[in-house]
Amino acid sequence: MTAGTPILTAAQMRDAEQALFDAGVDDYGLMEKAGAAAAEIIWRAGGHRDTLLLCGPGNNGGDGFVIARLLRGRGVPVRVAALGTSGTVSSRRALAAWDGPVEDLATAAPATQLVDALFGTGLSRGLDPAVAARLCELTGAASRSYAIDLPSGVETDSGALLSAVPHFGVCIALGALKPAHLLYPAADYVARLVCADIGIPASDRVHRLMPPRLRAPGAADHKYARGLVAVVGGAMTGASLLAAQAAARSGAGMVRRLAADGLRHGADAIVTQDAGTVEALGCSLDDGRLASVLVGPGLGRDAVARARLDMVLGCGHRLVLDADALTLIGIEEIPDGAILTPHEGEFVRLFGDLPGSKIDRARAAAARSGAVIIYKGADSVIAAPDGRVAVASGASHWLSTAGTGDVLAGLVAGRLAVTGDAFAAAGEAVWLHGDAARRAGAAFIADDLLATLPAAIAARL
Ligand SMILES: NC(=O)C1=CN([C@@H]2O[C@H](COP(=O)(O)OP(=O)(O)OC[C@H]3O[C@@H](n4cnc5c(N)ncnc54)[C@H](OP(=O)(O)O)[C@@H]3O)[C@@H](O)[C@H]2O)[C@@H](O)CC1
Ligand SMILES: [K+]
Repeated sequence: MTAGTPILTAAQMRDAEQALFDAGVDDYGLMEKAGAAAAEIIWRAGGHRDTLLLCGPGNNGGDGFVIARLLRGRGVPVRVAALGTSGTVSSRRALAAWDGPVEDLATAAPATQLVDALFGTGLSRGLDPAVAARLCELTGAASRSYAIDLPSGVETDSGALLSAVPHFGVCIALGALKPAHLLYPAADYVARLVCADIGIPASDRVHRLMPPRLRAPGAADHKYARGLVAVVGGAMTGASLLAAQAAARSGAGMVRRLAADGLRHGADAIVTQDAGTVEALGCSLDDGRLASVLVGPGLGRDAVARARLDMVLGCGHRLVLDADALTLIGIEEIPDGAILTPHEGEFVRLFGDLPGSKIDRARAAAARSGAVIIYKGADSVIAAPDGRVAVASGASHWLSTAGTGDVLAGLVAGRLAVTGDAFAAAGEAVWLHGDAARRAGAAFIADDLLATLPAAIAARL
């Protein structure tokens, strides 16, 4: 999987910053660099629009004073309103370099552009209600709004809202993304996210999910070489059918639905095998050409479903476990290298109420189970047992409809059959699912995603 923009927690940002200072980088120089990067973005988008900067007591406020000075230097009508007294060496220096007046936040008049530099990664609690109300009022009154590093009031590492937060047009992340830029609810409060490079060295163990690069079949490819997928059917036919059809459109060469009902449905390209008994299922799975097996969609939760799941768990193929399989299984039973696709409820049932952010929880679950975890939601977190994490955010909220999870599970199994790499396959599937939804527009049903998937794949070749 191509590594995207790194995501760092507040503590990791501080460590990265300290490493730079230890290497001789000047403390205030870094603030000037951050402020210059942000001022450039605001200037390019807004030109000479009158601008109000809100500056807090820490280094986020210091960035704000730098931005104010640089915008004014370009002839922008700038006013500054401060909260509290600048408390860090760098922010005091930035304030001293600002040669204009400083208004009181409580009484400052609105402007066409609003820049929030009240708090960033140092926020330790919710804003005072009167301050939060002022921030919302002034941001609501502006036609363009920018949050510097983070919207003031969101918790950096979890994406929780600690106080009332207005909706911002743009958030300018400094140095790296933070979890709150991608995790909900905070992610809902920023329309556009820009990351300014200020030379922060960062590991790419945790990063934003990037658009995948997919390979088109070559002249020597045949259906087995491209990947044979088995989708295990169960009590409810529709779910495994949707999954099988998604797998068939994932780029894999062939899909078999191992049906519990013996019925042939759906696309003719999908081979339906009668696997109604556990023995018959075992025979179908006894095929060395299988490159992945999906179990869970429509499986059911009774003793028959459990027996079918047991047969799959012992089959030795690469597995994708979804839906009912996640309800039936215990952590100790999860085979190493499998892919699990839990939504919130399934995740908590399986792994318990783990501490930390969604990223922390997904990573802990992957390490504990030895599986790749796709922790689904409006923000999907993909975690591998070795600590790599990719975060996908901003998918269509119309995906919250029946059957879209089955489509994702089929896509995951299909991409796993194609690549053989669980972490890469999970990322590719989440990306393609999100893009298929975007192409499907509004009020779609899960079946509609099947039609938009080929275009989503074509866009990544
Ligand atoms: N790291 C980097 O690489 C770089 C970082 N840079 C910038 O620095 C920012 C981080 O700066 P920072 O650490 O000074 O924290 P910041 O968010 O300004 O606030 C801390 C101050 O607010 C206070 N406080 C907290 N919550 C409060 C509340 N609810 N209500 C009232 N007060 C509250 C808190 O005091 P406390 O009471 O918690 O002791 C403290 O005084 C970062 O987001 C980025 O913009 C760039 O310049 C360069 C590269
Ligand atoms: K801010």
